[in-house]
Amino acid sequence: MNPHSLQTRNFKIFSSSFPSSPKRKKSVPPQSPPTTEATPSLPAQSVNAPVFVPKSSTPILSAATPSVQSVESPASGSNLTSPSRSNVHTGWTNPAEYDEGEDPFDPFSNYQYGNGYENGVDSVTQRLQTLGANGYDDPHGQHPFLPSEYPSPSIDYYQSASTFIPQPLNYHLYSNPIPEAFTHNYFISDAIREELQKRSETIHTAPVPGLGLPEELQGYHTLVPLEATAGDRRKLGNWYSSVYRAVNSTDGVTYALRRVEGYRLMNPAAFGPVEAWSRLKHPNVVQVREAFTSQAFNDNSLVVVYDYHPNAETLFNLHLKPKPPTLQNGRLQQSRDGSLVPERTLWSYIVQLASAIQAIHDAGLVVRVMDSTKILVTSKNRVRISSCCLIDILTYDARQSQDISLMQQEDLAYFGKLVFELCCGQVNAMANLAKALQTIDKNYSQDVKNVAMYLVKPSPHKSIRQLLDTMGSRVLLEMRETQNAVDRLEAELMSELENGRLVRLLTKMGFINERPEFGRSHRWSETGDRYIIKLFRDHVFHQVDENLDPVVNLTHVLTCLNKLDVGSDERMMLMARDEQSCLVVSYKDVKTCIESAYSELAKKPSVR
Ligand SMILES: Nc1ncnc2c1ncn2[C@@H]1O[C@H](COP(=O)(O)OP(=O)(O)OP(=O)(O)O)[C@@H](O)[C@H]1O
Repeated sequence: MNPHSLQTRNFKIFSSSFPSSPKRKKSVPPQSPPTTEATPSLPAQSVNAPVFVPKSSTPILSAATPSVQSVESPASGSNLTSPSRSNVHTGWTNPAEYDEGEDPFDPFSNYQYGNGYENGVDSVTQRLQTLGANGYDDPHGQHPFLPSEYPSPSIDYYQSASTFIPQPLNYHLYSNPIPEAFTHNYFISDAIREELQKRSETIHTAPVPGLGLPEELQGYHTLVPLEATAGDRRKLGNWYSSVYRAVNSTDGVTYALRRVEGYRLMNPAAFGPVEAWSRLKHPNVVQVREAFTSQAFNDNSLVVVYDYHPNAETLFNLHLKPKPPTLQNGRLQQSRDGSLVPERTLWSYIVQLASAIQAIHDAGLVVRVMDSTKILVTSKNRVRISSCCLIDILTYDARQSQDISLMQQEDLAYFGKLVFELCCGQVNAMANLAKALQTIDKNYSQDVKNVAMYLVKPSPHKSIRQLLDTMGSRVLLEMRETQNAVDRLEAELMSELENGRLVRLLTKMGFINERPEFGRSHRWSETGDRYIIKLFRDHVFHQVDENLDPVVNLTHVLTCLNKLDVGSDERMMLMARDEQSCLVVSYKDVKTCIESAYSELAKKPSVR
């Protein structure tokens, strides 16, 4: 070290007479190759060095990540249909079931949805009375557009893809171990980070090879099915439909594409509602983006594009899918205990869905898919109505003769049916209305019962606005919760914001430190002011304790970096590696050194 070059910058220099005893607490940075001599730069041949492939990453991973067992496989993010669903809707008969003998391209040949409405209010009242008694037109309460039974796929397509085995990810690796006291102050909470990581992982999961999906579909690529494509499949009305996620080539964003097979566009005006739906923006409606027809699947398909919400679950999967029977008193029994939706959560769903329906009705539109399998749940109780617009396109011709207000009434009836189902924890709860009411009486407040009854009771004058008016206090509560959630997220964001600053700082230091190729320049040598940056790096990261063990203290690192970032006047003592001298400098001095070194470096044409 050349003290003179440092003196010119007004730093205090102490010729040290400290004994270099290992007992001393102050930093004794580990040895590193001397850099006073100009070290030759990276040899050219090392550029072509073979890529390092660890022999076996498994033992290392498992050693470092003992909790990895509990982490769900990323493949689960694709929302596969569970085979157990096949039991759920058996017995549902779909009035609009597609018949083998009929023209497959005549979607309305068997379509029943509008029946009973042509004669006006009387027929509606009659229909709603039927609905009040047993759910829907058919004895099992089947939604006219929803499939009659759930598939029991013979093979789980992810299991069958032996080539696709994602590595388990330790979501906490980067900050492991975090000192207890700092976990919550300096880092986004583990729960949120894990959730966001999982979403990101799902978005980036590679598609399973060999599914025969188109490489490109009207500007979308990398199609990945979100449900099983093999085995029995349920129908949506008269059609088979499937959902994929795919990346848009123009904006690089991932979207959900719902494809309806065997659809032939008879009238281009059928796409009219798409514009109205894409204008509707509501936090509880899955945003409709566009719709088109395509022959890329080797048939005539209708494709409607929606926003994609990674790892979304359906309300059905979360609350209504029957759990496997458990052994009770020596007998296998279907247990419903514990699966009931808590009242607070139920109100949150009701308020969110009511708000969505109100926005839809106010825009002159109709939901038409108010069903537990078409309502997505993300994060904590956030619900969104999905598949909007689809039925409007599919039933365009039939819709011309239907009264929109009657269809909006029907939305409310389906909403009521959904509330009953959630309260009772089973689909078709309204098939036995008396029993369903008993269950509500037992488990929920009178207010819940009133709302459910209001929705299913036939009345041509009821409206979603009226319902929201009667639930004022619940809406306020939901609003309060939402604002609390926003505050919590903002606080989390603040902590990451600070970390972003520190990452930028660390990046700059990483660019500057250890540049032997510039060793001959006096500004970059051991004698230049870059030396201070190097000593500061040692001070922050390379301290050792009295036993010469590395001090791994995140608190110390964060404190130093924060002081550096603000350019604090506080002074610190930096020790040379040979312990023969030390410098007293302020954080501000170090910051100035870093800024000037970085700007000089950034000017070099080879550094970008
Ligand atoms: N916009 C979306 N974003 C993310 N995931 C979605 C989106 N739309 C649908 N999904 C997922 O795709 C999967 C299949 O959707 P679909 O509507 O077919 O549900 P389903 O429960 O399989 O009903 P069905 O059996 O009637 O097809 C569901 O698990 C759902 O979570």
